[in-house]
Amino acid sequence: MIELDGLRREFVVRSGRGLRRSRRVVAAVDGITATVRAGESVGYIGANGAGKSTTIKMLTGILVPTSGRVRTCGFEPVPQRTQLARRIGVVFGQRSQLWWDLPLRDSFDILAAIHRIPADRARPRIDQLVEGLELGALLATPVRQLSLGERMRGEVAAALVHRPALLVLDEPTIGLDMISKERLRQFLVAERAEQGTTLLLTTHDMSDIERLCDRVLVVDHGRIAYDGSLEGLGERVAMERVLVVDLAEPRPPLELSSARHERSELDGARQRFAFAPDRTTAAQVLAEIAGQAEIRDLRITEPAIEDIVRTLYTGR
Ligand SMILES: Nc1ncnc2c1ncn2[C@@H]1O[C@H](COP(=O)(O)OP(=O)(O)OP(=O)(O)O)[C@@H](O)[C@H]1O
Repeated sequence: MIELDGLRREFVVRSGRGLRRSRRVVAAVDGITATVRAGESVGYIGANGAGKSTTIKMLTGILVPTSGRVRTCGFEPVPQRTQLARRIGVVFGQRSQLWWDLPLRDSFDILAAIHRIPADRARPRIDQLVEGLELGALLATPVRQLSLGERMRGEVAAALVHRPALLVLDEPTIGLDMISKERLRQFLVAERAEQGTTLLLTTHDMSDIERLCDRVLVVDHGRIAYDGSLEGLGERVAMERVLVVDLAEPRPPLELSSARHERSELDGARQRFAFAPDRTTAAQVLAEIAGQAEIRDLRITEPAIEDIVRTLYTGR
C-alpha cells in the first residue's frame, strides 16, 4: 500500500539580514525506507519536528521528494495524483476539507459527486458514516459552527465517502476531549474490521496507538528509529508508568516494594508512584497502597511519545 525507499526531503532555511544572511539546508526526512502492506494499521510517531508531516505530505502528493522513491497505492503521488485520489482518504487534524459555510451534509454530497459515485451507491455509504460517527443531528449545521470534535468526525466521514483502500490520518485526535477521542477510535476500529481499510496515522497520543495500531514506526530526525510492535517498543524502552492516587487524608510518603514514590502533592493527600509494567502490575501497586491507606481516586499516566523517543535514542 505504501512503499518508501530512501525517501528524502530537504528544505532551505534562510535567516538573518544583509551581510549576516545565511542559507542552511535542513533534511526534514533523511532517507526513510519502509513498507506498509494492505490491511495493516501503522502508527507513525516521533517528537515535534521529527519529520512525520513531511513524510505524510510526500506520500499523499502534497510535497515532491528531493530524492528517493515513494509509491502510494501503487502510484507515484505527485504525477498520478488523480488516480491516487480515488484510492486514498486523508485527514489532517489541523486542516479542513469540508466546505466551511455549507451545512455538513453538503460536503458529503459534493465529495460523492467529485468522486463520481452514483447516488444509489453514495446514499447508503453516507448514511452508514453518519450513523457510525453519530453525525445525524449535525447534518444541517454549517461546518464553521461545529465544535472541534464534531468537525473531526465530519472530516473522517468526508475522507471515507469513496471507500478508500488507504486512510491517512495526521493527528486526528489533537485537541479532542476524551469522549470525542474514544468515539473516533471506536469508529475507526469498526471501519477497519468491516472494510479492511489500511490505516496510517501520526499522533502524539499513545492511547491512539494502543487502540488502533498493530505496528509502530518511530521517526527521529528524519530517520526510522524503530519499526515493530507496540509491545516490542515498550520492551525496548521499558518505560515506567505512573500511578497517581488521591488518599482520604494527607499521609507521609508511602513506602512500597512494588513501586517507587515519585512525589507527593496536596500535603501528601495525592501521591505519585512510578512502576515498571514488565515487573509489576497496576493492580499489585494499588493493592499495596490500599493496605496502608484509604484510596479516594486514582489514575495511571502513560509515558509521552516524546519521552519514549528520547529514551529509545539515548537509552535513558
Ligand atoms: N516548509 C518548510 N520550510 C522549512 N523547514 C520546514 C518546512 N516544513 C518542515 N520543516 C522542518 O522540517 C522538520 C520536520 O518537520 P515536520 O513538520 O515534518 O515534523 P513533524 O514530525 O510533523 O512535527 P510535529 O509533531 O511538530 O507536527 C522540522 O525541523 C521543520 O521545522
